[in-house]
Amino acid sequence: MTLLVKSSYSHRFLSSSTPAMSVCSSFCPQLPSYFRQKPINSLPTKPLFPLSFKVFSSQATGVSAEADELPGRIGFLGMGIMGTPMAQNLLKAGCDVTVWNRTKSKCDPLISLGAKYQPSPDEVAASCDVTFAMLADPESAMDVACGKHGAASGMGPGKGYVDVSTVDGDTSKLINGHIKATGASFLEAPVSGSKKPAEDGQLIFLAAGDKSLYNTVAPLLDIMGKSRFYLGDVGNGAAMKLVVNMIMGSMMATFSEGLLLSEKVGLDPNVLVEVVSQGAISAPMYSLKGPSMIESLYPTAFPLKHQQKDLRLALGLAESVSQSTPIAAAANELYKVAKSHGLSDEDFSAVIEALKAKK
Ligand SMILES: NC(=O)C1=CN([C@@H]2O[C@H](COP(=O)(O)OP(=O)(O)OC[C@H]3O[C@@H](n4cnc5c(N)ncnc54)[C@H](OP(=O)(O)O)[C@@H]3O)[C@@H](O)[C@H]2O)C=CC1
Ligand SMILES: O=CCCC(=O)O
Repeated sequence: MTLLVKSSYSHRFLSSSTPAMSVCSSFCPQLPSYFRQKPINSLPTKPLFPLSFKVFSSQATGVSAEADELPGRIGFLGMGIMGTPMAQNLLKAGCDVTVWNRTKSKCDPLISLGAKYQPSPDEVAASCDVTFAMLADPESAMDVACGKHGAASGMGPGKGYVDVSTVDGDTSKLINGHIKATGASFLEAPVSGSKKPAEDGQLIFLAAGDKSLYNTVAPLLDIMGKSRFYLGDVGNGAAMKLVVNMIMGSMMATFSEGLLLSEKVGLDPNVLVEVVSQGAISAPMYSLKGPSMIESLYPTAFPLKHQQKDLRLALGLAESVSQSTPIAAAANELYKVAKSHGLSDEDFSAVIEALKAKK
């Protein structure tokens, strides 16, 4: 197994078997020279910054060493909750980043940090070697990739398109077809992890598609994430992401029921959160969201409308293979009720409000 560890502060890559540091430096030539091409045995014994190591093991096959032609110019489409910190981390690592967003003002913070701007997805794609897209849903992902002035119009041989949005496999395959028709390469790479992991460069990439593009962009994924999985054909990354989010949506729905039930029978829901955190069903999500849910506060990290979209898409996936998913179906109904109460843009933990409203 190849083991690659990365300091999340300095972007120094230490590898047991690869020249990954030099690969990173080729991507990001503006990196201070100290961070480039440092052989592992010449690192200072005392780090300049506190080191927090990321471990890349996974089914994730080969790391960056397999890349030979490295993209210098990186495009990023979609400056929402996730796209903004992801692009920001690329910029902070010294990469040459060009951004676009439907609502242009959301590009301004990135432009202040040194990002370039292009007024349309096709112009971003035309001016970049690799273009990432982080968009709301299947419709926007399709439109931005394949619509009028979509990225595909700016793609061509030697370029790559990496869609990190959460969409269904059919949408991803359609986008793949449009991009490949231009002679460019395509990778789907949806992410597990929310706003904070995106800010901290701790996302988990679920990649599938062109293996050579996966190898090429691996150093960029490693800047934005803590691990990556290569899952084979286009559609597998989307499917993995939907299964994970189907589980998460159901977990949050049943957690909401538990919080309300505990309170109704006279227990302190804060104690419930503590008990849960110490046992076999402990999950970071419960400890993270529980206290604010008890206060009826839902600061948005993962919008509820996206969680409901993911449940809908996961149910479609289950339907396509005749897999029974009654728990997810019930959870989906609850998120739909929450949406009807105007909670679409709240955090998905606001689903608890749908249960309160049902009383
Ligand atoms: N937030 C999270 O915790 C996570 C989200 N995801 C997934 O990542 C994706 C993005 O999520 P997130 O950043 O939270 O979402 P946001 O709602 O914050 O951002 C959505 C982005 O999509 C753009 N967009 C929406 N509709 C269109 C359209 N018709 N044409 C062009 N652009 C459009 C928005 O542009 P504009 O600013 O103009 O509205 C914005 O840039 C989603 O697929 C989500 O499921 C995955 C992991 C975690
Ligand atoms: O798609 C959103 C996932 C959020 C998370 O993994 O915490």
